[in-house]
Amino acid sequence: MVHALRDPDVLPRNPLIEPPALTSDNSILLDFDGTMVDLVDRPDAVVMDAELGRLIDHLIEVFDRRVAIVSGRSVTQLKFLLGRLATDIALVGSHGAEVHAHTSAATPLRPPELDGVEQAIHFQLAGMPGVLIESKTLGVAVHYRLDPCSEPRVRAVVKDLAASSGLVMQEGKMMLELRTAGADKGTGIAALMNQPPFAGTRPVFAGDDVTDEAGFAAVARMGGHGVLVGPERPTAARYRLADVGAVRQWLGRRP
Ligand SMILES: O=P(O)(O)OC[C@H]1O[C@H](O[C@H]2O[C@H](CO)[C@@H](O)[C@H](O)[C@H]2O)[C@H](O)[C@@H](O)[C@@H]1O
Repeated sequence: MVHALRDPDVLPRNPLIEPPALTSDNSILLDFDGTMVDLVDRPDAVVMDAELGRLIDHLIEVFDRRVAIVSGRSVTQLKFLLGRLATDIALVGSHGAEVHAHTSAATPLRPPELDGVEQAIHFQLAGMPGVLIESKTLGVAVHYRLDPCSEPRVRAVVKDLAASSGLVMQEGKMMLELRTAGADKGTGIAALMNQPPFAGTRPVFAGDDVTDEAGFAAVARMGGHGVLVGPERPTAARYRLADVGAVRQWLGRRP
């Protein structure tokens, strides 16, 4: 008989149940797109609504600034989206490569090959109006949500460029990205959790995408837990919420 060995962090636990209420020793780590705001057709069409602004203000106050956005977006993009709120929360951007805590900020250098890769993507995917190319601090993302049929072509181009450049191909929702290697949301969260005022608290991380799995595993190792947002799937998260509305409701409850 063959026994399959699997890391317990990634075993699916079915059915995933709703997360318990937050407690005063938690740090609150939140993915952005698909978790705090609904997904929309274009990355640049996302806006912060007033309800989300009030919710983040509430979390900052209740958890004494132990609140972070942990996103595939760059810190520059997050600052633009969050406006004044960005000064009072920590930002882990670029899939964990950038860690901007309250008293320190680390952004690695942009890989020199990225400019050439971005040019090649524009050239090879020219004439595909449903394909959007998003230029980021440490990566370039190619979105096909407006034209899902273009996925095979996008995948082939991005895969080839990953092989020739040494950049990492990051899967996303209706998106493929070429990004700098060496970090993920797990390493980003681990670096953040060493910083004041996060150190010594129990992290709770909510996210919806495959890039969030490394974050779920990381918070579990630190005595916290992950909350998957969306339909069930094999995951390192311990709990699940159905959608952005359910996340906002859960976060809005007082600990
Ligand atoms: O880690 P996240 O905060 O979830 O960021 C992941 C990516 O989010 C954005 O793309 C996604 O949202 C877009 C807007 O709703 C949507 O059009 C796209 O299909 C999604 O993949 C963002 O544009 C990426 O840079 C992030 O990596």
